[in-house]
Amino acid sequence: MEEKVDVLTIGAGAGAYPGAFRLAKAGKKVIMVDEKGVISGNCLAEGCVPSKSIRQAASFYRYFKKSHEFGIFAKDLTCDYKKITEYKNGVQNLRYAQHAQELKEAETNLVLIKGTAYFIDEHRVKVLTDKGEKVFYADSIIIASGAKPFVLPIEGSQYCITSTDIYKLNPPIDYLPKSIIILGAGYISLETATIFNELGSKVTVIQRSNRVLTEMDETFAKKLYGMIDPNIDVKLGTKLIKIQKSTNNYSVFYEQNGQQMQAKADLVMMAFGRVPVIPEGADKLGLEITKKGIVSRPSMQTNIKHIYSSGDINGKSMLFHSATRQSLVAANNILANNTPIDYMDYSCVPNSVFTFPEAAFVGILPSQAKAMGIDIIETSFDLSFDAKAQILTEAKGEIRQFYDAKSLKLIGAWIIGEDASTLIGELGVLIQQGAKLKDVAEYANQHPSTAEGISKASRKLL
Ligand SMILES: Cc1cc2nc3c(=O)[nH]c(=O)nc-3n(C[C@H](O)[C@H](O)[C@H](O)COP(=O)(O)OP(=O)(O)OC[C@H]3O[C@@H](n4cnc5c(N)ncnc54)[C@H](O)[C@@H]3O)c2cc1C
Ligand SMILES: NC(=O)c1ccc[n+]([C@@H]2O[C@H](COP(=O)([O-])OP(=O)(O)OC[C@H]3O[C@@H](n4cnc5c(N)ncnc54)[C@H](O)[C@@H]3O)[C@@H](O)[C@H]2O)c1
Repeated sequence: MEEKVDVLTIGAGAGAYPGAFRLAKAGKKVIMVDEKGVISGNCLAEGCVPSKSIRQAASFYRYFKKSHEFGIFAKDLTCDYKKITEYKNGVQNLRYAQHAQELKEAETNLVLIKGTAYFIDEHRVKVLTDKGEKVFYADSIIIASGAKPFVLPIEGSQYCITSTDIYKLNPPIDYLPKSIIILGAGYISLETATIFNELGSKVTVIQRSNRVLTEMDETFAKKLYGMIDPNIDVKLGTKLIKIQKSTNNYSVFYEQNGQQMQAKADLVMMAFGRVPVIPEGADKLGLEITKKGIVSRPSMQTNIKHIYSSGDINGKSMLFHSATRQSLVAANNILANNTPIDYMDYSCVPNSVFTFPEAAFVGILPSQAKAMGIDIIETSFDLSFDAKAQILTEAKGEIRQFYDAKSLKLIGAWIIGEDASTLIGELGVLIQQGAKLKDVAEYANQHPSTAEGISKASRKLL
């Protein structure tokens, strides 16, 4: 027997659950199906929260190592990585408990089912659980099945770990490797590289391109790269050949400048990006599907108007907060009977790279402005002149802003250095609200805080 619901979500991560809560609050009968049986998806299971918990431990360690600069003398400072993973597990468990409570308190018309969803047709989804299977007929469907690590089919790839092995709950990697080789130089690679480097591992990064963070503005990426600890051995412009296991360690064979090279380490991690998880049966519906995922329009609708594709599954902006907003756009349009009234604006979604130092950007950066034929005026403030950054002994980096030369509207910004991931929010809101140079310059940012640099940078142009 099939059950009729208003909305069914495939997945219960950020691409689904915020929207599902809104729909339920508005009176819709909603079913979320997730194999994990919990809400918040990959972010809490093996992504943002656990990785940033371990980063926080590394950040404290980094401060304690230089505590003498503040007149604090710490003795016998050691890092117990197993304890760090226990603290990380604790944060994950706390958040799982809070999410379970949230779900319990939600309207009775919101139900989470632990199971796997398969498409039967445009409206029917079969859900396989450990108790059997059930078919749902849904008026609208949100596909938010996320992404998983891409494993390059190369000799020895089975010896590589992925970020999941480090960040999942009770991870198999609960010890600090003496040495680690990380393949790729994107977000996950550089964040993990700087964390392990701070904690004391010898880190090598092997990258195909001649630069890191290939998807990002080149000048931004180069500046950040220039500020990363040179103890991290980054090998650029390489061709990966194979990975081999020996008795005590692993070897990575690669080519660089026409020469065959070999690097050895206790662990090898592959961080070559993430690929979409397409629910079975979706390919039979006539949905537009590319290598990046299930294509969605700014309304989050696919080419079938009652089926939405939200979050990592559409490959547009693989970030938690972006997925959250996308799920809310989908919910708003479902509430309007699948007639678009709300649209996703990717242009002011902030991106942060939680390396040491951290870096963040939002909006249109110079490389993009050039491609779009937009003339820009730029200004910056150097954090070596910032009171708070000096207090923190982290006075390196910059806040840089880009204005449209004609309208003087703020169109983009980046921050490299302390508090970048927090400060970028203010700049994102300013861009979203259409702020002009004068608006940015006239705001009295809190002193002493790194936010002061935002108005100071803009005042340089007046
Ligand atoms: C190591 C790491 C660190 C990250 N750090 C950050 C960060 O600091 N900040 C940030 O913004 N983003 C970060 N991200 C990215 C962020 O985690 C994702 O963008 C976000 O979680 C995507 O949410 P989603 O709902 O689209 O997908 P997911 O969270 O992947 O959710 C999809 C869910 O669908 C379920 N599912 C899949 N197929 C089916 C099916 N057929 N039936 C039932 N259930 C199914 C899965 O079990 C999963 O729970 C990080 C990612 C990683 C890997
Ligand atoms: N701070 C954050 O918000 C955060 C942190 C971690 C992950 N994420 C999200 O997760 C996604 C996945 O992260 P990621 O670091 O795995 O991917 P990524 O796309 O950031 O980086 C992939 C890296 O692998 C390299 N690469 C890809 N294919 C290759 C191949 N065949 N051979 C050699 N090199 C290859 C690329 O040049 C790049 O350096 C990110 O795109 C991001 O959206 C976000």
